[in-house]
Amino acid sequence: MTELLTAAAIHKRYGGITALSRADFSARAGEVHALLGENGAGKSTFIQILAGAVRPDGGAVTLGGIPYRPRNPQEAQQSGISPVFQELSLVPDLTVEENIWFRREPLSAVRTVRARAMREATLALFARHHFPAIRPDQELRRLTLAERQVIEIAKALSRDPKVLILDEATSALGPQETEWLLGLARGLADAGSLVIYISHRLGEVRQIADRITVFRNGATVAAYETKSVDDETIIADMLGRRMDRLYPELKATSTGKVALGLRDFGVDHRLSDIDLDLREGEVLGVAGMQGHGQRELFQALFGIGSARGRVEVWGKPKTIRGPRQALTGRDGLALVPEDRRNHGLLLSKSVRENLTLSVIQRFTRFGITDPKREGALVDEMIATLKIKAGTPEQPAGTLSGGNQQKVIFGKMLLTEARILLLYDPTRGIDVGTKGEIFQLMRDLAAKGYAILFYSSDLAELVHVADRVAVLRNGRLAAMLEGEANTEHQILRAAMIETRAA
Ligand SMILES: Nc1ncnc2c1ncn2[C@@H]1O[C@H](COP(=O)(O)OP(=O)(O)OP(=O)(O)O)[C@@H](O)[C@H]1O
Repeated sequence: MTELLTAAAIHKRYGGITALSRADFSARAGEVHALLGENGAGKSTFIQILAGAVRPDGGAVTLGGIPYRPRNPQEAQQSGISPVFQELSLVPDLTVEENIWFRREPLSAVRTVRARAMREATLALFARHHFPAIRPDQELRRLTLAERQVIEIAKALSRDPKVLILDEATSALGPQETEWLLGLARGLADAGSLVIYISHRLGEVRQIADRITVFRNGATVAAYETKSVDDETIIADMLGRRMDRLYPELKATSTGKVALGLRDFGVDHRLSDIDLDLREGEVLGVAGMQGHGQRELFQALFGIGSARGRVEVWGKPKTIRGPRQALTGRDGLALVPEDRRNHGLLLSKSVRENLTLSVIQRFTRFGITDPKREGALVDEMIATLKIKAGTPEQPAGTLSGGNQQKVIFGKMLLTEARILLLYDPTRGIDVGTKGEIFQLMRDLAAKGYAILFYSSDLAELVHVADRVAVLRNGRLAAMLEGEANTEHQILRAAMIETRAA
């Protein structure tokens, strides 16, 4: 097979930061080609160049054997390259179908004719690729993050691309949608397209990719056939070192004392009758299919949305009417939220400001901030989490996706809260840092923190949590512990109605 897309010696700098120093890449039609690398390795920059969103400083790209230099995203799309980016670009006020066909609406002077043509095209697209059920006339703002991700994929597919680029596209999806997307990518490749697949989940890459290219610090360090290489080698190429293990040793450190008690807890019709104890020193996992109440649980505990029932924090009733109240004092709760773009970070503010924004009073006396103390804590956090930023003053919006997620994690650690609500905290984070975050979670538990931990990756729940609460239809379907805490049992409890004998 001949190469469809090649790139040689691509480089790109942003001021003093080198995003790509020497990226080489070569991929064929009819394959799924994974692009792997640590957070900040340059993957997104590379695909933004392919997508016409960023101009390289040097190097050469060819598509179908001829030089390819898109000047803007429209030119890239006309050449058959369609990206699905990590951070979504859809318009919240428009409907699903208006988003998919944005600026490409069917031509007709008659509004009803246009609307009918658009509806038919949307339904045909959904049917052809077996899309999950989403109504074309829904306003986008009413959709969950996972559904919005699915619509972003629909938009890319609506152009019948020769090259489909999926950048962390499964990170916001639940297990069922992930399976669907993997199947879809395979189908497109089998039908002759090239699918470039970026993911921090090696399991998915193994399942789907024919070949793998690895970037490290902006340069290509390896390229191989998936079946000829083992995980350890891939990880060592990504990190530049061997990694002993991903998951920490699971030692129970619970003191039995209840840190967070929920009684008859619920949120409108989406979450009901939740009775749950999160203990000091434990990591309590939460699992569930998309839309079964886990988001509502985390948001309500952080004071977003209206909850009913009783909440007890360290033995005392607590009313949480808003994030400020949730966070306050040593009996506070801190959250790593799902949607980092909208709720986690101020993108134009620096890494330092984001880290310390909600805890600035800790370095402030009589209205004056002590920059030395602030700087020391910020430097320590950047080092602990290995946040890849040029300086602490770099705007958060210019960090790579995974590094933005680390800033959110650091921001939470700097609060004094000892109850941590972690909603998919490793989303978009590379395998090396993931291992460190899991270890950090266990260390925090050993120090007496209480951690509620949702992950869309079931293996993480099995390996990092002491117990796993499984939600189904907004209710607690099972509490799995010890031998019973397996991926199979979690899926079973999340999907299948268990009847009393
Ligand atoms: N607009 C920008 N201004 C300054 N630096 C930038 C900008 N865009 C990207 N960078 C830097 O370029 C480097 C590569 O980032 P990139 O987003 O390509 O990494 P990535 O491999 O996609 O990482 P991740 O896995 O975290 O998504 C990072 O150090 C990032 O901070």
